[in-house]
Amino acid sequence: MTSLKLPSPAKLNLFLHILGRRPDGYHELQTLFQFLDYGDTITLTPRTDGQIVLEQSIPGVPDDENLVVRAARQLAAAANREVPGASIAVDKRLPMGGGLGGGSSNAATTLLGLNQLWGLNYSLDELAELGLALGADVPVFVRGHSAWGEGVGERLTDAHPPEDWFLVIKPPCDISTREIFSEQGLTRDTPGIKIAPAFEGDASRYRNDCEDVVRRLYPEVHQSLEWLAQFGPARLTGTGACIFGRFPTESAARIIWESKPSGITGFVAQGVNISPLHKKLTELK
Ligand SMILES: C[C@](O)(CO)[C@H](O)COP(=O)(O)OP(=O)(O)OC[C@H]1O[C@@H](n2ccc(N)nc2=O)[C@H](O)[C@@H]1O
Ligand SMILES: Nc1ncnc2c1ncn2[C@@H]1O[C@H](COP(=O)(O)OP(=O)(O)OP(=O)(O)O)[C@@H](O)[C@H]1O
Repeated sequence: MTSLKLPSPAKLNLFLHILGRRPDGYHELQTLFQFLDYGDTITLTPRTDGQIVLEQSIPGVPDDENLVVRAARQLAAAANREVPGASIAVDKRLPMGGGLGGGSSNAATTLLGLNQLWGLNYSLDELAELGLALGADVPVFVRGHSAWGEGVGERLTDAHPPEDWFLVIKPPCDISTREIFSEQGLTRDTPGIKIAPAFEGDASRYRNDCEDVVRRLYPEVHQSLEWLAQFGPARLTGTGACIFGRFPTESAARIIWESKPSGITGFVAQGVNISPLHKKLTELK
């Protein structure tokens, strides 16, 4: 059987409101997820010995903790029959600890790809439920449609924000999601908003509640936000470190990108409402 080469896109949180904290410590959120036409690539090759083999480790992440390995093992355990195993190669472009959901996206791509390669026929609902145990952001990547997220991000309602272009900047720091959600000064009492069927695109109505804490703890993020804000509203995605500005065209985003001070890294990509992973899987059918 041949290999399956699949995209593993980034997501942005176009806004992120924190409504409260649950007894288990997790935070109740309202967020708007949109995918980017930019990300990692994962190649899955079936084996015959039942093993899950990661072809190349990610520096700093033990293979047993790598979300692609954990996703593959979880799916193998859920299948109530022997599976052929797989070799998995991850071509990583997304920064880790960036708020772009790279690890969660890698897990989702692995779940959907192996579901197909191993002929398991699990539904997206079943895979989203399996994925939630791996990370709060996995279900939206499994479902593959831009969405309002509620709860810890697992209650999803399809959304249709404009497919604008984004300039994404990665300030020179890595931020742990756990660290930000543990911060005393984090805003945790934003009133819930009514989920609108269409996103009006009025950025001033929405914000990222992690931003004040992240600006205070990471001056690199503060400085990058100040730079990008000269050209329009600039916002943090997830718990950072990446920030983004929205532009109506690719060329508008690229003009700003070309004027960036030296030392700033990032990329320009289009926001898309159907995940590139799902587009590719549809093409392969
Ligand atoms: C910030 C977001 O990226 C927004 O999309 C996600 O909510 C984070 O999702 P994630 O990276 O998949 O996070 P997880 O791996 O599930 O959680 C990492 C840690 O962040 C904290 N955490 C996470 C999500 C949440 N709603 N409340 C939390 O308090 C928990 O301490 C958890 O142990
Ligand atoms: N395949 C993987 N790719 C990236 N990170 C992984 C992977 N497997 C495990 N991890 C671990 O998960 C952590 C979070 O990675 P991820 O790229 O999802 O961060 P993030 O972009 O901040 O995500 P989020 O927006 O969900 O908070 C990493 O710091 C790393 O230790």
